Amino acid sequence: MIVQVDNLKKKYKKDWILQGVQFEIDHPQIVALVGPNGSGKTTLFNCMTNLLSFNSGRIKLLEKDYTDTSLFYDIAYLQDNRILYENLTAYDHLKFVSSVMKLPNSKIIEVAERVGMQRYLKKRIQKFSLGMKQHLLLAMAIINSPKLLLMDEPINGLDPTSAINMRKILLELHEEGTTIIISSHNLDEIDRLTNTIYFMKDGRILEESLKDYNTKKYFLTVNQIDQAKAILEENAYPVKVNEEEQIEFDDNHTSLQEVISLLNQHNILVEDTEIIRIGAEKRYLELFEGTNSE
Ligand SMILES: Nc1ncnc2c1ncn2[C@@H]1O[C@H](COP(=O)(O)OP(=O)(O)OP(=O)(O)O)[C@@H](O)[C@H]1O
Repeated sequence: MIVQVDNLKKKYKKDWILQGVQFEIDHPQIVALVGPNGSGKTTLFNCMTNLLSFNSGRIKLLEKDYTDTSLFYDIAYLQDNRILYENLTAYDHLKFVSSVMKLPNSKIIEVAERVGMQRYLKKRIQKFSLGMKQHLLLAMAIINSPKLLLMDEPINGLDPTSAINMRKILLELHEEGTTIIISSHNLDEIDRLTNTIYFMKDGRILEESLKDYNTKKYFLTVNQIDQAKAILEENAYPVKVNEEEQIEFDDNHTSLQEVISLLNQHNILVEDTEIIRIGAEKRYLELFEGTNSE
């Protein structure tokens, strides 16, 4: 098991921020943590990395108790860029991390190349743009090839080129077997990164988020709608005809190819196929509409 969070509860004064967070990750994957401002995402990350105490519950990471100091080498946490020192250079930061991790200097150059920041390695942070800071944080987080990477809003405010670059690196890390838990409000970007989204609401991870929210809906325009409908019903396909006289179904149980070939076998022509992806944004609106963030 890579992550086990069991009934985690945390309160600040009288306010319960985490009210029984529960989830498990049993194979390397990218998991997105999504929720309105103040829903407790940063609090959860801080508890998982032992930066913050909690009231009750249990956390195990990589089969070890979360307080086990040996986890330090295998887990990285990309936090807010306020942790960077304005007067130091990117190289200084990476040098510090590599010394703590007992890594050779060659790792600094290697990771700088990987995130594309060789040109500004010797610049001070005060001259850095937001994108450059995020790249440095990423380099610091991945320099030791962590097995688990926690990322708190790493793509907020990035321009498209930096966001694409960040996405490319995260997908590469995932291919290499790193598990990534990433919080973000950028739902388009999340859709590009993963299908596994944990929606946080009222201090919990919603049960619904664990279900397959990520479906495609198909809308077929055919030349003989009544006949098409009859054939599909005869063959027990769960489809309906909508107000626009299109055949409508989702891809949970029905394959587009099967439907098209069945219709073709009966000489029905599919004139147009429209596909709508029910992505993170739609699911977010369904779950949070009417909810005020702070
Ligand atoms: N040190 C603290 N003392 C008291 N309340 C706090 C403290 N830190 C956070 N909170 C409160 O805990 C709640 C959760 O905050 P948290 O930063 O975990 O949310 P978040 O989901 O990460 O929000 P965002 O999307 O805005 O980053 C908020 O209501 C916040 O005001």
